[in-house]
Amino acid sequence: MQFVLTKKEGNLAWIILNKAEKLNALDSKLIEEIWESVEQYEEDSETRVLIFTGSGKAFSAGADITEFTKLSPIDAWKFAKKGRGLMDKIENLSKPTIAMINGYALGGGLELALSCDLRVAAIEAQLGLPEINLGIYPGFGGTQRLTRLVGKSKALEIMMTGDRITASDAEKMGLVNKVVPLSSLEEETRNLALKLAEKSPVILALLKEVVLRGNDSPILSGLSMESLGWSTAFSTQDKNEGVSAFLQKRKPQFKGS
Ligand SMILES: CC(C)(COP(=O)(O)OP(=O)(O)OC[C@H]1O[C@@H](n2cnc3c(N)ncnc32)[C@H](O)[C@@H]1OP(=O)(O)O)[C@@H](O)C(=O)NCCC(=O)NCCSC(=O)CCO
Repeated sequence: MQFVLTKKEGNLAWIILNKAEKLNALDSKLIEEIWESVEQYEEDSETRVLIFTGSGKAFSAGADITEFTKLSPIDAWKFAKKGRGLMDKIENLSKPTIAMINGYALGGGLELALSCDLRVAAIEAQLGLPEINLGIYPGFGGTQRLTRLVGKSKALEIMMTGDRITASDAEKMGLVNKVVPLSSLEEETRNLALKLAEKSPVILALLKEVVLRGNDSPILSGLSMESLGWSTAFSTQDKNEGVSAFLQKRKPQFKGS
């Protein structure tokens, strides 16, 4: 890996975009390396939570604009599919994902954060989808994911103006889950990840599936998926463990079976 650092901390995996001098701009190589890292941790049975972040002053300033000068429309379509494909892959991981937004999260950088389940941002971070200022619009899933997250009106405001928003404003509109000082960002993110790592991985995977697919469906279909998934939970050892632990007044130890 040239532009991605990875590290494991027990059952947490960190994927760190490491092209700080270019504000972790997502070029084809970086996208491929993130893809590889994600696959590695998806397969790793020890890993329970994935955390994405950036080195330096940016989470990521988006797709690498220098690559745009030589893209034909067909190349652009392929590039968008590659970037969007990565975001789809991250969103659909069975393991929980957290974006730790340490600085700028713009364009494809914000789209990467949007594909994660949860977002924790530093107060100093700035978020936005400034593609409109380049004469394009977001192409790595932002038009759809941001709209579903914050509603059509706010999403259109962000995409039409291209203005950057503060982490506090992002929190107010539900775009980030938590805002903390940069100095405690890593600790707060780790604590959140550790909390998720204690839950049953099999039930978290089921929950994600029901929420994601339900979000794409009419409510009656979503509610039906909820009931089916809920009853499936009763076939797991983790449900037995959770209920027994409650009744025995002890902490559950979930194994993921
Ligand atoms: C993020 C900004 C506002 C930071 O500004 P500043 O602090 O002044 O830092 P810079 O000098 O601009 O940046 C340092 C260095 O990084 C290069 N860089 C920054 N962003 C990109 C990028 N997206 N692609 C390629 N290179 C980038 C910048 O050119 C500098 O390199 P030097 O060699 O030192 O000149 C500011 O950088 C900014 O506005 N960036 C662009 C944000 C953006 O428009 N993102 C959307 C991209 S399109 C997209 O994501 C499509 C997918 O939907």
